[in-house]
Amino acid sequence: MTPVLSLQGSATPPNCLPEGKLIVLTGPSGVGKGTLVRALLERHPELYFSVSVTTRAPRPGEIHGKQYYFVSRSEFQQMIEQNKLLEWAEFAGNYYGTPRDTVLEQISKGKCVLLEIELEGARQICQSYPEAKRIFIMPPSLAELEHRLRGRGQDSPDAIARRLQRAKDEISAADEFDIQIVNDDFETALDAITSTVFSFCGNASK
Ligand SMILES: Nc1nc2c(ncn2[C@@H]2O[C@H](COP(=O)(O)OP(=O)(O)O)[C@@H](O)[C@H]2O)c(=O)[nH]1
Ligand SMILES: Nc1ncnc2c1ncn2[C@@H]1O[C@H](COP(=O)(O)OP(=O)(O)O)[C@@H](O)[C@H]1O
Repeated sequence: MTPVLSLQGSATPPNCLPEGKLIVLTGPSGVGKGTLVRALLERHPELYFSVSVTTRAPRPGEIHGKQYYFVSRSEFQQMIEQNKLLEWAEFAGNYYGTPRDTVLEQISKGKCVLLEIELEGARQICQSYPEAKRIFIMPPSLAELEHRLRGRGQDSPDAIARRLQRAKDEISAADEFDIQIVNDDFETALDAITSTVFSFCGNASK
């Protein structure tokens, strides 16, 4: 298939976030980011979770506008050309990006905004918004990561293999992040994320 996207997400010059706060949560696929974020939002609905755009096909039960905005590759390319994405990257054969306007609007309203994105996108955010807080979620081991990916039962063997291959590079970049949290015991990891978010956001999370 001919790739429709030839450019990686472009880094914009550093901007400032005058009102709210931006938090980036990254970690290998299957580590438990989605589960942790859902639990965090249940406890703290005042946080704003940015719903990403993707060219990946919806998994059973995923709803357009809830887990992701599901778009075609040409729609995604158009969004890049129209500068509608704050960052974007390719991951395991699909494209993922953060809608620019909604995120900036929420920040300007003073909200604490949470992005759950992969490594390349997190790096772009770091360049554009150096004051964002970046959290890396670590698995207890690669074997446990594989166990969780298989146990989730959502991806084909090929998609799982791509995710595990990528996981090694992502884990080796963990020290680029402000804080690393191991998701071994779920409640312990959730408490660590919650206190990191709230000590960083302060009033922006109220
Ligand atoms: N750069 C970037 N990555 C994203 C975005 N949304 C999701 N991702 C990441 O894309 C990767 C794949 O996501 P997904 O297909 O939902 O698989 P899963 O993480 O295994 O459930 C994960 O690492 C997500 O954190 C985004 O807007 N931008
Ligand atoms: N602390 C944990 N211990 C054991 N299993 C976990 C833990 N956290 C999440 N999981 C499970 O791991 C699988 C992958 O979690 P998910 O949130 O989909 O990961 P990600 O969003 O990082 O790809 C899910 O089946 C989830 O229930």
